[in-house]
Amino acid sequence: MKTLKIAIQKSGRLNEKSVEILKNCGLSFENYKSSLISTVQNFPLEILFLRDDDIPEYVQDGIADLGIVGENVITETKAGVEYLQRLGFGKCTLKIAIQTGSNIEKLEDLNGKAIATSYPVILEKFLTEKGIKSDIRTISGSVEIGPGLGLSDAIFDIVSTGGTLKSNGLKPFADVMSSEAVLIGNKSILDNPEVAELLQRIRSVLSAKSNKYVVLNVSKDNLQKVVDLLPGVKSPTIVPLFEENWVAVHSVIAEEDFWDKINSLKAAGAEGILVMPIEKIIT
Ligand SMILES: Nc1ncnc2c1ncn2[C@@H]1O[C@H](COP(=O)(O)OP(=O)(O)OP(=O)(O)O)[C@@H](O)[C@H]1O
Ligand SMILES: O=P(O)(O)OC[C@H]1O[C@H](OP(=O)(O)OP(=O)(O)O)[C@H](O)[C@@H]1O
Ligand SMILES: [Mg+2]
Repeated sequence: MKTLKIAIQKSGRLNEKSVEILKNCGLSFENYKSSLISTVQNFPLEILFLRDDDIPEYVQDGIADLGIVGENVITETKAGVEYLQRLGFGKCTLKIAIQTGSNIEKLEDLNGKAIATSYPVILEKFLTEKGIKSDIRTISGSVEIGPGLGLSDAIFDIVSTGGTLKSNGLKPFADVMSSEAVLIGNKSILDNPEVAELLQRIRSVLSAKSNKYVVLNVSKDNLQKVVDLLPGVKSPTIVPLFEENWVAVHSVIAEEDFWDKINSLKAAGAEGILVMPIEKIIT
């Protein structure tokens, strides 16, 4: 049985979180900056360290079975791969941006205008859908200096904080697509048991990250009100306290509405609320 291969970014914005999620799955491997391939000691897997632009095609062509790469790169390369799991990091938006003093006001104003970008495929698809014909200028990087140098009237690029736009006298004009890091797979490995195992581990790490373990004290008179607020993984654990008529409640709460939940629990009579991170949740 050939050893599974996963391709991740060698260096750049996705490398750290890609390595972290694999380590959190219990995989032990070296991540030397100089190495292009690393063998996992305790799981039948090899890790290929690549430029992110190459990952979708490595997976599409079966050179790598799996990959971790931004959705923007998958769309730009039009690679035929399976999206196995969105990973929640590397979040960004691909936007059209114009100069702060530009007279471009509506999408139609982009007709005949020059737009500089590293993502011509995504831009072309968007403009065609909108019935707009622009002059797309493809450049590999530092796209934001284009308008200032008179190279283009607008740009199409990744935006996260908006800092790069601002520092180049640009402002967002139209959102085209949102992107985050995705675990992708070659269509031929979807029923591979090791892939299923790795996917379960990744999902258990992601689920743990989006939840917190909570322990609190409450009198029995208020217990039902508190339990009604705690869906938990199955149902809350109730442990009697030494003090009469008081119990400790153990449960799991979602990160996303954490503070609202904490305030509701306090209002329902919960006291001494302890909150702890969870390493994995295996359902
Ligand atoms: N500013 C950002 N904020 C959040 N995510 C980003 C940002 N810039 C890029 N990304 C995401 O991270 C991915 C990798 O970005 P990075 O800048 O490391 O790519 P790169 O310069 O093309 O690296 P490589 O040398 O691997 O080609 C992008 O494709 C995108 O999905
Ligand atoms: O909205 P912001 O938070 O400013 O991020 C957007 C910038 O981030 C990326 O560049 P990066 O910094 O990764 O450098 P690169 O162009 O070399 O990839 C992207 O190409 C934008 O230029
Ligand atoms: Mg790249």
